[in-house]
Amino acid sequence: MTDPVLNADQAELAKFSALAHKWWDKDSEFKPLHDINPLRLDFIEQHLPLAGQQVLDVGCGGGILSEGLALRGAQVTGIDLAEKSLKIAKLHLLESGLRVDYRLIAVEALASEAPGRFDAVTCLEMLEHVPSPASVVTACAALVRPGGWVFFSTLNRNPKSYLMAVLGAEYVLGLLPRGTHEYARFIKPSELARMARTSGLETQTLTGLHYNPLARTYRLGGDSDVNYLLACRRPE
Ligand SMILES: C[S@@+](CC[C@H](N)C(=O)[O-])C[C@H]1O[C@@H](n2cnc3c(N)ncnc32)[C@H](O)[C@@H]1O
Repeated sequence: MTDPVLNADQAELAKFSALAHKWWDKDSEFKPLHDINPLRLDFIEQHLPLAGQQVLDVGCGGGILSEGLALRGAQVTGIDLAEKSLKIAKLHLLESGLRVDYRLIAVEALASEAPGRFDAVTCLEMLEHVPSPASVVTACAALVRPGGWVFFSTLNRNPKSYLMAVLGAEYVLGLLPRGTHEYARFIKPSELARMARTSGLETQTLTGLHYNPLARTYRLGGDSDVNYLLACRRPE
């Protein structure tokens, strides 16, 4: 179901649209994203204090990260191609009282419209859902100003990540619905770093994100065998 024109998989977008009403239910399939959000925001702020920064959130879904960025003082634009998720994201602003500019537009199209427009671009848990992650990385690199930051997070591709992220999270622990992730779309850190370099970004920090199923807590740091975040900078 890869879209021949857009760099999008319609089946993936339909999957997120079908769950859209649950984005802000912290006990739903989206619980892991709510739980890791403070850690992700802290990781971003270790590189760039968010207050007053123009930030683009690519694949924003219902706005979990976008609102977190806005709460820390950033001026946020959130983009996604799942219409229902964007509707929920906009509705939630009425509840939170925050300001985020949500738009239904492909990151590649926005890159032609507004190159160099953002101080930072976040693209978290999105690359493993698109046919061409390299195209998204290139667009993110084009959207950030010289000296600005681009943050990615995704899943590594190896037997351990298959066991933990697919079998463990989807089938044993039931943290995510079955079929959430397609193993073949997982991306090794070395592959993502190469895409970033090819797009003119300098890779700065790679860190793992770990789940402790007994304590039901997450922590940043350690190996990047399964979940990881990568901070990159566009040279001045
Ligand atoms: C796992 S969710 C992550 C949401 C958010 N980035 C976060 O980390 O909290 C993946 C998101 O990517 C979006 N997505 C998938 N393919 C996309 C595409 N081609 N362009 C933009 N967004 C896309 C989905 O609609 C969904 O909102």
